[in-house]
Parts: sequence; C-alpha cells; structure tokens
Amino acid sequence: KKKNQRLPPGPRGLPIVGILHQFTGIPHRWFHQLSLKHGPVMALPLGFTPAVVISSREAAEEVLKTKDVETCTRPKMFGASKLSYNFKDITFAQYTDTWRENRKVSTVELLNFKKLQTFKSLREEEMDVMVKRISNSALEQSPVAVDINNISMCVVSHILCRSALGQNLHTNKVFDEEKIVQLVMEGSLATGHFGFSDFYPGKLGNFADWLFRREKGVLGRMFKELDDFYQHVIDEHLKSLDGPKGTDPSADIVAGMLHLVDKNGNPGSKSNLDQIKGVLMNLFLGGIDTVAIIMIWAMTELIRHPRAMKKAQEEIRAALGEKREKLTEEDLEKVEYLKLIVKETFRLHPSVPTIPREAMSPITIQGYDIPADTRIYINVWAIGRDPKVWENPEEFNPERFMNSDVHFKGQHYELLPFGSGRRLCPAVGMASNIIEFGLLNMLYFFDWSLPHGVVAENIDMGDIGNISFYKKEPLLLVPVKHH
Ligand code: HEM
Repeated sequence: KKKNQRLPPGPRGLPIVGILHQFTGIPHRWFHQLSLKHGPVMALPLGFTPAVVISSREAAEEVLKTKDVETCTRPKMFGASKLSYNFKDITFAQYTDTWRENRKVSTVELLNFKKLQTFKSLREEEMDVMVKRISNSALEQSPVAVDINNISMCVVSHILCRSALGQNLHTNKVFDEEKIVQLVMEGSLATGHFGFSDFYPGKLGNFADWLFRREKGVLGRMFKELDDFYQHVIDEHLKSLDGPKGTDPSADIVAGMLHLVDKNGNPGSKSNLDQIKGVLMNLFLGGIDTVAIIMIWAMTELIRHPRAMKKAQEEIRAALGEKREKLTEEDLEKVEYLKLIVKETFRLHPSVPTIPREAMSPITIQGYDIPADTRIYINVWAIGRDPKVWENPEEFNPERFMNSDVHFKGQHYELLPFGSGRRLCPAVGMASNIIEFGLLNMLYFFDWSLPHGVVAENIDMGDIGNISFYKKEPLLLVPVKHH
C-alpha cells in the first residue's frame, strides 16, 4: 500500500510564482504547464496561503467524489467577499446553513426541471428576437458582420433577467440590455479581484486591505452599481407584495425568496436583503456570461471547422424541415450532432477553467497529504486537454463523443465544466438548454462566413477573465439568411 507522502513542492520560489500566476489572468494555462513537470497534484502556495492544483481525472475524482464532504467549501476570496455580500450567497459561501438554504430556494424557484418548463415560452420568444435582430443585418444589400459576443450576451441577459429577476429589459426604463451586458462583464472580472488577504490570510492581510482600501476603486464602484440594480428589482417586488393579491411566489426567484423571508421575518431587513442580493449576484454574474461564453466558442470553432458547420446545418435542416418561421425547444430532441458540438466546446473552452474548493480537514489525495485549510484548484481546462485521456486533445472533433456515454453532468471526471458533487452547478439543465437552443437558431436560420479579408487561421483564440474566462477578441461573423 502506498505510504502517504508530502506534496511535491513544485517549482522553486513558489509563493511568488503562485501570486504571479493569478495576476497574469490566465492561471489555467500556467498551471497546466507547471503540472506537466510537477505532476497532477502540485503544491502552489499563494504567498502564505497553502494551495494545490489538481490536473488529472483520477485526482479530480478523488477530490470531488471520494473526499467531497471534506472539500465542498470555498476559500474566502477577497473580491468574492464584497460581491457576495460577505458570503451570504451560494457560489462563494462556505459550507454553511446559509449556503444550504440559498441553494435549496434557487433550485426550487428557478433551476429545477419543472421550473425550466415554466419559462420555456419566454426562452423561445427571446430567441426569436435574437433571430430577428440578426436578420436585420442579413437583409442588407451587402450583409454586415454581427458581433457574436454581443448577440450571445444580450440574448442570455434577456432570458435570465426575465426568468430569474422578473425584469423585462425590452421595456425596463432604468436598465437596458447594453447596461446589463456591461455590468455583467465588469462584475465578473471584479469578482476575481485579489486582495492582500488572499496571500496573507489573517489579520495582516485584512489590515493591508483596509489600509489600502482595496474594496474602494473598481470593486466598490461595481458593487454600488449592482447593488442599485438589485435594490430596484427588490423594491418593485416589494411594491407588488403590498398590493391586493401580492406577487405570486412562483413568478420568479425574487418573488419566491421574498415570500420565504416574509414567513420568517421582515423581508426588508438588512440581513434578509443581503441574502437575496447575494443569490441574485450569483444568478446574474454567474449565469449570463458562462452561458454566452460557450455559444461564442462553439461558433468560433464552427467557423474554423467548416466541415463540422456544414454537417451540423445539414442535420438540423433535414430534421426540422425547410421554411420554419420559428423553432421550439422540442426541436432539440431531433438533433444529435449539435449536442456533440456543445460537449466538445465544453471540453476545450470551459467557462470556469479552474474550480476553487478548500479542504475543511486534513485529507490525502492520490497518496499525498493535504493539510486542512489548503485551497484546492481543480484545473478543468487542463483535464479536458489531457493527452492521457483524449486522443489529439487540441483538435476540435465533436465526433469523439459519438457512441460515448461521457457527459458533462458531473459523473465523468474527465469532463467537468459544471464541477461535481455537492457544489455541482445547479443550473446544468438550464444552461445547456439555452446554449443548445441558441446555437440551433443561429445554425438553422443563417449561413455564416468571416468578414472580407479575415481568414479562419488568424482568428484570435485568446481568453481573458478571473473566474469565468471569455473570448478576448469579439467574434465578428457575416450572416446570410438561409430561407
Ligand atoms: C455554461 C454555463 C455554466 C457553466 C460552465 C457553469 C459552471 C459552474 C461551475 C464550474 C461551478 C462550480 C461547481 C463546483 O464547485 O463543483 C458552478 C457553480 C454554480 N453555478 Fe454555474 N455554470 C453555468 C451556468 C450557470 C447558470 C445559468 C446559473 C444560474 C442562473 C449558474 C449558477 C451557479 C451557482 C448558483 C453555483 C454555485 C453552486 C454552489 O456552490 O453550491 N450557473 N457553475
């Protein structure tokens, strides 16, 4: 039997290297390079904060399945602390009763299968708006390029703001889609901002953050803007709660949460409000860009791989018939290749490339001792490109999933875009549905090409982010209406 070992130390001067990685904005790529040399369980302390990086399917399975109970909490990250209302949310909350309560409400009120069906017609309506918007560019004498990043962010913003927050951005006088997209992009980056306390845990780090007022600046401004938005949403709901019939608790998640806290106490109290806003922050910042990112990368890969684009469009158009005015979500049942494309995009471009967890007690992973309070980063991005698991891992090849039962729902540790275990993303169903339906519409109604003078080989494949990573350069494509 293998004796437990101390963790391999990784490269020299690691505390500094670890910090530098975080500031490069592409830690998953750096971690990957280092782990090739130092192994799939690698120590990479961030200053005085112990941390390990996990880069193999086997080690990920041990963390997320065998040791899930011990590792299902999150580290207290500086940027996230501000934007999660001091961890009163779901995503960044430690493993506490507040986390349990919030996760349950969001599942019951928004993310379960039954609720997914409730908002079906809303999603179909918004996709129709997206198609009309693209058609306007396609109908021009010489069609103009559309920004796929923007189109994807807008349609997902509309869907989530309506279903989760009860806000129709087409008619909202305070916040329009442009403002929402800007808030989501800036807010996502701000969530991953590092503070001194991330590298020097305890009083020293907290003191340095206080001294340099790190929470003012961009983070403070973002927080204020987002807080105003959530307050506006809650005020609207509270107004209708006072009305003769009150808001239907199942109308959206805010209504559901307000009814819940109303039973337990005053919904307007600061602590209740913080909890609602914390959850809204997760749905808003964690739900919009993550979904749009996959739509954007799928279209990027398809334009770079015309054979796959053609195969997908032929399958879709043959299965759905010609001259349809509108598509419905049932149409997704008739197309298979599109789903393989989405899986392959999750493998190569996971929206959250490294998943943060923390050991709550001492554990062993692959025979190595991991002390309590060690941060654990699971490098999903590297696992998706591991040559020991995937043949030609850098190649975009949706066919690799044909006749394979490998899925992205958290049971296959070589493909973990949504994580796994107790902290598995609760929106797997909703997210994959929006992505597949969005792509179905784009591929059925339009043929796509690159703007004049741009060649596929030169498309910039760089990404940028802090926690979620999106395509750095917007993807510009020219649509031509198919029918
Ligand atoms: C393609 C889209 C998405 C991807 C790739 C994604 C990915 C992830 C990942 C990797 C985690 C961490 C899982 C873990 O620790 O094991 C997570 C958690 C979470 N996601 Fe998603 N997500 C997506 C869409 C969404 C959407 C649409 C929503 C809500 C509207 C959402 C809400 C959440 C929440 C609330 C958590 C925290 C769960 C917890 O810590 O208990 N996500 N997501």
